[in-house]
Amino acid sequence: MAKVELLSQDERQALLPALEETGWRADPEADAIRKVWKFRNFSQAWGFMSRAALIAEKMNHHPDWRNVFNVVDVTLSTHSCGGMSILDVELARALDALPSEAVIERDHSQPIACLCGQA
Ligand SMILES: C[C@H](O)[C@H](O)[C@H]1CNC2=NC(N)=NC(=O)C2=N1
Repeated sequence: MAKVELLSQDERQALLPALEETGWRADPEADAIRKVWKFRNFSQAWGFMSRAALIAEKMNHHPDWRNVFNVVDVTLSTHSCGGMSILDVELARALDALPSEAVIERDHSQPIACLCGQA
């Protein structure tokens, strides 16, 4: 497979605003995008992760993610090029297309632990 390349500045400007609309944000620590879904319970969160895992495996592109009870915190980047590539955009779009009743957390300034207290 051809080496995947980092997104150029032009590509970022063209592709990232639509993802921001759906709740993705740049990860300040890394050249990556991050989105946090909050579900009603663990079962819904795990259901989402199960469907996401099947998609990721099919795409051979896998999320860096963390689950705490009803919260799924996803970061996407491409290891082989050390940052954000078109594969991350494609996986982000695929995750956005999954049916989900989650609340999307749009303020990522604080690290996510558990949002249990904020029903
Ligand atoms: C060998 C295999 O194709 C690679 O390791 C794939 C698998 N999944 C991956 N997932 C992500 N997020 N980034 C990668 O660079 C990547 N590479």
